[in-house]
Amino acid sequence: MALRIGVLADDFTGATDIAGFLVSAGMTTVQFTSPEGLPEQLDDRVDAAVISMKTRSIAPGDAVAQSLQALNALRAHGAEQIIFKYCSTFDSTGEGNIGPVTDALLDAMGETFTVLAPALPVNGRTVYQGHLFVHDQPLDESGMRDHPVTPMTDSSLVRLIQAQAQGSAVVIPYATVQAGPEAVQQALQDARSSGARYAVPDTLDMRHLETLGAALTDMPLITGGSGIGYGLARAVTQTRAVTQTRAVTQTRETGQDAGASRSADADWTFTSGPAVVLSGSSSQMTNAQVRDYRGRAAALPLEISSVLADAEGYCTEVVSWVMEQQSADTPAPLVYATASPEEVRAAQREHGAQELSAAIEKFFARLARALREHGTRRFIVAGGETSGAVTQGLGVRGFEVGPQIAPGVPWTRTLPGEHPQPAGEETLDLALKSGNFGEEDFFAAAQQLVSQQPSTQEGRA
Ligand SMILES: Nc1ncnc2c1ncn2[C@@H]1O[C@H](COP(=O)(O)OP(=O)(O)OP(=O)(O)O)[C@@H](O)[C@H]1O
Ligand SMILES: O=C(O)[C@@H](O)C(=O)CO
Repeated sequence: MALRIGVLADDFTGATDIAGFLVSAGMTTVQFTSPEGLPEQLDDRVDAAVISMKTRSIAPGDAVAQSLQALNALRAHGAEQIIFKYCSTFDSTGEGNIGPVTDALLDAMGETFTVLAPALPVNGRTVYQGHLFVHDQPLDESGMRDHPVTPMTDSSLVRLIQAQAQGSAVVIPYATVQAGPEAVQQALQDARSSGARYAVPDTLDMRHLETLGAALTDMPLITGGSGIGYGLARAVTQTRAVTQTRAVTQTRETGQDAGASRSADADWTFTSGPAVVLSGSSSQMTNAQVRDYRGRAAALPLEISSVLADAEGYCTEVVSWVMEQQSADTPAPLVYATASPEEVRAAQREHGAQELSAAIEKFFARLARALREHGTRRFIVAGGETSGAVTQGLGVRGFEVGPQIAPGVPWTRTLPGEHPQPAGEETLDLALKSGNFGEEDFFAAAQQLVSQQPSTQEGRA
């Protein structure tokens, strides 16, 4: 059977974010960490496949090439609709990559029109008059203006996309979205006829996402955040509620087949064993979360100079420190590069922004791999790029998606037997947190959820 929805996500936390929302809307969803990871045959019961990439801030040409590869893999499985998932805060540079990738996908699919729908109201991301807000602030006045890699200095989605893509954009205003799916479809039709290439729908609450989902069930390419994924999935599953219930039940019974995700939490089992928190995000919320967690657990700030001077030797030191702190009775230790905007700017001036980001990400990947080799089985990671580096460092091919810790952040479990372990078939549990997601106590909340449910497998011998 063909996939109903195929998603290509430009970072790893974004991918688990949308996978979690597709699952919560009733879709049986599989997630893979590369196009090659997709097996030739997917189980018939799978509705949606998500491919996580790390294309948000690489060179536009590379992002386009990798995205087209992911598109081909999803289309080879007959995906009826494609979602290009990017950040709910439209993270991109002046050159892209949202514009170039959207244009390349449109061209490859023989299409000339799509929507840009980053809104995720449950997490405070709304769009009004085509401007993106983060809670009560326009995007360019929010913490995103200080992002280390993709600082956002404009809130107008129309201007942002027109600066990095080939066509013009129009806003579908609030009143139209409020009026329902037919009104939206008419407005899309009008926008297309006027020669626009992108439509930016105002979106103030989760009901608007359901309206948009219902209006977009025939659009071959949709771009945006996990919210529009949720809206679309709801529109699809609501029309086949009975069949879907049966499919999800079967997936639970068969468990690991084809990496099918589970859609409910009651029978989710966590992998037991030592845990660690790795934070490479310097977002406002992650800064608050790190502050909160430092009061609860052992915490080690990374010495950037040691990361740059002797990553291998320093990694060995950090591994020893983590292992000394890990015990069944205490919260997982935290290792963090998280810093204030002023500290980040100063470090970037000294070492170069890209070099520094790459070195820190590489360090986290190395650290995660070494910790896994020494028995760590549960990783809580903050930051999309950081999560990409860690997941790739761990050699993970795909995930099952489990209970949500916070909107957009589910616990996930690696597919078994994918990352050779001394003891064979152990899985790893990963919580990949987008920079600005979760409440201040997120790191503790993630572990609290684990302690409330059953665990399997002992990690360290
Ligand atoms: N102290 C620091 N100084 C400079 N750069 C840093 C520092 N700490 C982390 N970084 C880099 O900043 C980038 C943060 O990006 P990341 O995607 O991990 O977090 P985020 O952008 O907050 O999360 P998300 O993309 O999920 O919103 C990474 O490349 C990381 O290596
Ligand atoms: O959409 C979001 O905000 C997140 O899934 C994300 O992509 C952050 O990296």
